[in-house]
Amino acid sequence: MQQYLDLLRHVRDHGVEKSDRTGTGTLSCFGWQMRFDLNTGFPAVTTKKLHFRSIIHELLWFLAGESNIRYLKENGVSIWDEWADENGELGPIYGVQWRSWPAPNGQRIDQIAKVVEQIRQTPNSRRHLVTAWNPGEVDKMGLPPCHILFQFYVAEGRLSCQLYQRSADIFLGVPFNIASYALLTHMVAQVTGLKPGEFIHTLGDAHLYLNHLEQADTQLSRSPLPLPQLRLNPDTHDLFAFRYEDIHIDGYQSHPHIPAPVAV
Ligand SMILES: Nc1nc(=O)c2c([nH]1)NC[C@@H]1CN(c3ccc(C(=O)N[C@@H](CCC(=O)O)C(=O)O)cc3)CN21
Ligand SMILES: O=c1ccn([C@H]2C[C@H](O)[C@@H](COP(=O)(O)O)O2)c(=O)[nH]1
Repeated sequence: MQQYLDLLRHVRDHGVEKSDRTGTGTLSCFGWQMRFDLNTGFPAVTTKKLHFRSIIHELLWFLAGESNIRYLKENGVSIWDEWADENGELGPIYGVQWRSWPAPNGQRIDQIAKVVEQIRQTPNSRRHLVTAWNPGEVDKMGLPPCHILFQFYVAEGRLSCQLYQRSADIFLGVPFNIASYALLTHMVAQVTGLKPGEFIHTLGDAHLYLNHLEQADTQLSRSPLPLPQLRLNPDTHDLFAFRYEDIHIDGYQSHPHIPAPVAV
């Protein structure tokens, strides 16, 4: 994951000091792009141990169209706790916009089901898009979406995905976001009969929180290890039928976990 370490090093060395909503303070750069060839291994950060359980459950929770952290809590995942209200509600965040975007005529649009169908029917289309940024609803969300727009692209039997992320917490959020979208790309490829291509990650405000600088240095002092492999249950051909047990990360070797406080 040299791409990730290059980003970490760049922002540490060239980021400008910028205050932020959470009051923590950041080093920040605007605009960055990383490319991951999904055929050379699963893009997991290896210079600290990643909690794949949280990443997998979070993606299945988005795909289920959920707005309440109940499912995450039932599965021991606490990464969204700080943003939920006393009933566990987050408002119309990712899952709701992905699966039931409210149209002006009162209908709900399932953007994910639609994009999968389009990839099957018209693979060459340049309209394979899903957007979570709904200007009419951002004020009702526990946290406005950070990964806001993604596009699929099919060429030579391979499915690629590009994500635009408006705001990127390089130490905590980005390793999760890379793994999550790489996993989603593999899952969509399997259910559309394609091979995985690339995951392209485009960042807007890419920042290192000032209370993550020591942790970033620790990571930069470590050498990346060989990438693991993703193994999906080959019998699953419906994107919404994937369960936790259908997803395996084989051969993950990593340096030890590095704890860091999350900015709320
Ligand atoms: N400041 C901030 N950074 C984020 O990355 C972030 C938010 N806020 N708010 C909403 C979601 C929640 N996400 C999070 C929240 C916490 C962790 C985190 O604490 N990760 C720990 C392990 C936690 C676990 O799996 O239980 C880590 O070491 O990666 C990661 C992503 C991503 N998002
Ligand atoms: O998937 C995610 C979700 C959130 N983040 C980070 C990016 C920022 O550090 C905060 C959001 O704060 P804003 O003030 O709304 O930008 O959460 C992430 O990196 N990945």
